[in-house]
Amino acid sequence: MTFQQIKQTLKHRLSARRFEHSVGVSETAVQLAERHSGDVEKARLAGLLHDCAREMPRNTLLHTAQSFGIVMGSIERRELALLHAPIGARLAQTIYGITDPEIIAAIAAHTVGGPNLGQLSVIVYLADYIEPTRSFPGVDKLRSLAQTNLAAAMIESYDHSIQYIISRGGLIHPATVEGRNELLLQRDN
Ligand SMILES: Nc1ncnc2c1ncn2[C@@H]1O[C@H](COP(=O)(O)OP(=O)(O)O)[C@@H](O)[C@H]1O
Repeated sequence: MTFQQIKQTLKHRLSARRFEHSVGVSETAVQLAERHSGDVEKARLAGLLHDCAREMPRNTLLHTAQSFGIVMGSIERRELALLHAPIGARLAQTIYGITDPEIIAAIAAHTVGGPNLGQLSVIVYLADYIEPTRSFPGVDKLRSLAQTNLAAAMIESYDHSIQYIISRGGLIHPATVEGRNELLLQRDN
């Protein structure tokens, strides 16, 4: 599928709000890729597709994850919405014809992050956080940090996610903690 065909398909499959968010993530990912000498076309596609499974009902997420053989830990079983990221990565391949491993990895990692992320995964994770429709205290600081220092912006995003989940009494996915620890260790060495 071409980029335009994927965009038209998502426009029909997603709510207007989610589609607008996806276009915003795609455009923000392009801007970050330009700024940090990344792959602009991969950023455009991964950003557009990152939430392609976000509106699946919980039951469908569970059954689809099982049918794809996606390994579910206790956190995913409790928080089924997390499955939209690995499922989205599989749908990108099976429905949208994506074969590029970096794009697939970026979609899979966009919600919880993790250690050893490639630059495209970092760009999509941050673009999801700072695209123009996002509004939360600190988003403007994060937007400017993402222009100058991707690793520092990731730490700030992980901190924000972890604090938000704790404020709601939720379970924190270990990949988020591992990703944050890795970046702190690298920063302080
Ligand atoms: N690192 C994490 N660990 C555990 N749960 C998380 C994490 N990140 C997000 N979640 C939860 O997973 C669900 C989906 O998150 P997300 O896709 O980021 O939401 P949104 O629709 O706002 O983009 C939410 O209920 C959120 O609280």
